[in-house]
Amino acid sequence: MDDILTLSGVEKRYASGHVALHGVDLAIRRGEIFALLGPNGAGKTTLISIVCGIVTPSGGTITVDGHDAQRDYRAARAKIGLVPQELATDMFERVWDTVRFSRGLFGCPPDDAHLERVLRDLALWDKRGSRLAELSGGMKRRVLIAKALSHEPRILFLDEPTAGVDVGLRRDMWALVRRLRDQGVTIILTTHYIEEAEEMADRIGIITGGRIKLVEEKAKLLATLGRTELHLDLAEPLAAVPAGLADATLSDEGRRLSYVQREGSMPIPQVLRIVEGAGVTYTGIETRRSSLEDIFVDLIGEKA
Ligand SMILES: Nc1ncnc2c1ncn2[C@@H]1O[C@H](COP(=O)(O)OP(=O)(O)OP(=O)(O)O)[C@@H](O)[C@H]1O
Repeated sequence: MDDILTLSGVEKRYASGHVALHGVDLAIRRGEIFALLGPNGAGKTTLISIVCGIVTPSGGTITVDGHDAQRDYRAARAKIGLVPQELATDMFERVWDTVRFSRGLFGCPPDDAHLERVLRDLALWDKRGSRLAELSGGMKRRVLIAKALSHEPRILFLDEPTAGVDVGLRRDMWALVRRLRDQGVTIILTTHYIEEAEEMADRIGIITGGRIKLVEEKAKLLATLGRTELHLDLAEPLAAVPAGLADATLSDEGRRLSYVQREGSMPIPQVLRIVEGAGVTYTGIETRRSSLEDIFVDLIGEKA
């Protein structure tokens, strides 16, 4: 698959002397949903701001769909739509005017048919004449997306798209993001909600302390770094783990037998066969598969 965005050795040292990015290399594939996860202060916003030309990098190169983001800034920027966390426009403006204005900012010729499609797709067409101040929080967020899509970008950055929105609206946003991906837009989102990355992303990047720690297919990440815990409530307490199960542990005065299965270790059905073969009976069985959140905490040592 070809890459639509590449960062190579991207550094950022702020005037304060703080180094927010240490030589970041990252390649985003055309058409994917990529989630960038990291704790507070990891450098996510700095990275997005550099790609969007809002912050100047101290070093490195960025290529956006074949255009060098510094030498060929306008062409590179035109490929990108940025959905910020908050609406910074005039609250007395009307939806249609603000979206039309955004398109003009990129030097695109007017195309009211495109803007109508965008507003209809975001269920904002009926609100096109409303002032921003009159809209609900969820509608205001959709206006931000409409503005970002007004100039037909190929890459859409969503910075914390569902921070502070309720569960129903979050699901609507996820459905919308998937529709955009189906239309061929590459999506890069930053999020604190691991659940959001787990639900939506094709690939996951983890950034911490200004360094990319890991980039992996979500499914592979869950398969290779994930684990399954098995807990058995035993009918009779055991003094020692059954032979052949050295990795298992006993707790609750020998009444609970636990085993953690990781990639390459003995599969759970085999563990159960050994337990049963040793004549051990159990009255309860519980398994738990680790989530992306568990993996993140294991890697970073803290929550996103
Ligand atoms: N203008 C600035 N001047 C100096 N330091 C800055 C500036 N902007 C950000 N930083 C610092 O750079 C680091 C990365 O910040 P950044 O906002 O990119 O992190 P983030 O991953 O987006 O965090 P959050 O999840 O909290 O939004 C932080 O330590 C921050 O304090």
